[in-house]
Amino acid sequence: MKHSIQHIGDIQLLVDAFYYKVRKDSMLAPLFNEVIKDNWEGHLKKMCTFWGTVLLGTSSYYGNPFMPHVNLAVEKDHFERWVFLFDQTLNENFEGEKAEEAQWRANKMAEMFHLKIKSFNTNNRKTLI
Ligand code: HEM
Repeated sequence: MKHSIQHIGDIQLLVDAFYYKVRKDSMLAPLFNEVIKDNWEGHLKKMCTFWGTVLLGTSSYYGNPFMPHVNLAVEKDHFERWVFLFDQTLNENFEGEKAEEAQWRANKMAEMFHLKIKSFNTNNRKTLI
């Protein structure tokens, strides 16, 4: 049954369900596996702190969310697929304001990451906006 995003358990469900899809996706899985290798548990934990901080204000995430993406061979198609799976996960499990906020923020961040990666690559991989 669909419900709202209110507690850290909801964030765990969102993160687990989303990366379950990612790990089965032939376009995205290799990109993640190459970096994460056998540390999926660590990645999922970190992503719970990230989304907990963004959506519930848990202040448990510290770091720079963009930097690990700068050297990935990702193009528009990859980001579109990422956003598609994220939106699908939200729609299958959640409803309400926070779910809409999650969708909006994920879309914006994907757009921003994509632009930054493009800019980095067209500036001879030297500068970051
Ligand atoms: C095609 C799209 C994407 C790919 C392939 C991708 C892949 C990755 C990989 C490989 C890592 C590094 C994991 C590690 O170092 O253990 C990572 C970390 C992360 N990703 Fe993504 N990602 C994508 C899109 C996004 C988007 C759109 C967001 C934001 C909503 C996001 C948020 C994060 C965060 C917060 C981290 C952890 C950063 C840290 O280490 O502090 N990713 N991602």
